[in-house]
Amino acid sequence: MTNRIFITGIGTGVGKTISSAIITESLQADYWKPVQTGLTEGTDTDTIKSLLSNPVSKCHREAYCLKEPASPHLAARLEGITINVKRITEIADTYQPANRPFIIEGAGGLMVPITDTIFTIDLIRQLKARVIIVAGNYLGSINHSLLTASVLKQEKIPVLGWIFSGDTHSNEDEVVAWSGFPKLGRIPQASHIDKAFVKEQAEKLSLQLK
Ligand SMILES: Nc1ncnc2c1ncn2[C@@H]1O[C@H](COP(=O)(O)OP(=O)(O)OP(=O)(O)O)[C@@H](O)[C@H]1O
Ligand SMILES: C[C@H](N)[C@H](N)CCCCCC(=O)O
Ligand SMILES: [Mg+2]
Repeated sequence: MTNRIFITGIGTGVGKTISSAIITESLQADYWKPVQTGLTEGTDTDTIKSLLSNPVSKCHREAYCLKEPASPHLAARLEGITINVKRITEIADTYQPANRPFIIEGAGGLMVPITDTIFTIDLIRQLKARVIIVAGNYLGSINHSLLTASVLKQEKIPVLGWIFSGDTHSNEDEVVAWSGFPKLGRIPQASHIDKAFVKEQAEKLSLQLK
């Protein structure tokens, strides 16, 4: 699917959902979080719904909503189930908008297990999606960024580029140079995140997809 974009991150809590809201708004895309883990603080889908203002985007229902805020494979095990990855790819095909982008957000980073043998990167391949990598800015993020980039290259997954999330990354240019993936944009650290912030950032984001 050329217009199917998987939003991964260099880890969890790096800004994938906020970046997904901005990308979804920018492209008037549909959004989907196939596997949500952790429900007590609300879901990523709820966050996205609260931040979009365009009349076109649809937020689709998760395939799995698991209680434990943990890796999907573990959260599923704690509920006595195994995630069916084939079911996720079949549902994706039913949700795929005909001629608009489809934004799919992962849980955590690339090597997060969906089952005991299938990792997030395998799901990306089965979804035939291209990838946007969201990089947070913290001590250690260079290593996490380049590890993520090298796995994507090794596995020949098509990558659209980086979204740098948070304060200016002193190592942004180096991560772009070392990885060979383009910078698509940077989401500044905001004191408050609302529809207006997302709309403003969506207008700024120069996604190659447009
Ligand atoms: N640009 C930003 N400015 C301020 N706060 C931000 C920004 N981006 C993300 N945050 C905050 O950081 C936290 C983690 O962000 P987010 O939920 O997008 O991470 P995530 O990568 O989607 O996490 P998960 O792996 O759980 O899906 C949230 O509280 C979010 O509101
Ligand atoms: C609970 C939160 N919503 C995250 N999406 C879950 C991320 C799992 C990360 C697993 C890991 O890398 O150790
Ligand atoms: Mg998220």
